[in-house]
Amino acid sequence: MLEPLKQQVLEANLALPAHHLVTFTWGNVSAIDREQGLVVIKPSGVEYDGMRAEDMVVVDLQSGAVVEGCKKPSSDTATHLALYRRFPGIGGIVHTHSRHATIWAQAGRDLPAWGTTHADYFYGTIPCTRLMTQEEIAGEYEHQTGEVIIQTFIERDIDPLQVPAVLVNAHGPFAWGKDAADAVHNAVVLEECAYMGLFSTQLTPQLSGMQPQLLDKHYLRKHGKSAYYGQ
Ligand SMILES: O=C(CO)[C@@H](O)[C@H](O)COP(=O)(O)O
Repeated sequence: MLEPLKQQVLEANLALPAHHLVTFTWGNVSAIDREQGLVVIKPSGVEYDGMRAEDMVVVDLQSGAVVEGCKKPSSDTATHLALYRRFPGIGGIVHTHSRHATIWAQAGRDLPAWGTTHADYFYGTIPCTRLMTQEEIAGEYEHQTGEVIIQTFIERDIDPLQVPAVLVNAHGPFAWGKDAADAVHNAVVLEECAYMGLFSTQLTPQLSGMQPQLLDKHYLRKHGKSAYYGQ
């Protein structure tokens, strides 16, 4: 069941160390089969080196129950599931602690669009969530992490298909896309933008956002009016 999707998720997880987005096992990628309502995700705490497609874990989208696989699913599985349920247009999700995006997340800072590298992938500011409440942390923490992300996009009226990434305050980045590989691609670009933004703001501390016309030109020529993948 889902062997091709397991292979895609394996390859996307192996791309994390290849792109220097993770230390140890600090990252996880998943993908969804929406027809079957099943999510394939990386096993928890397993070294990427030597990871196999058969190690991937299959969980039910609604219940989170493991339906296939002998290993424990990623500790962030509930966050992935919350996002899949609320953002129906996404097909793959990645979470890492990539160094520079995590610096912005720990600082509680949004990552504005300062240049065309950003604009080619994200139609505006990448938001940082609010800090989680004590109750959210003490409760179903991973699920609540997903809910805080969703709340951020709703309250700030940001289209998650046009800004496929978020910085979770005091934690790290999540990114998504039409599939697992696309999600990792967006995570790599996010890390690059975070790295470059750190130095751009050192050179010009009062750096203002890029010209709206330039943002529009770069984003819309690549994605069109809507980022509804394939539509
Ligand atoms: O966010 C975290 C830890 O803060 C996670 O990314 C873990 O570091 C990876 O956990 P597994 O996917 O291996 O369970």
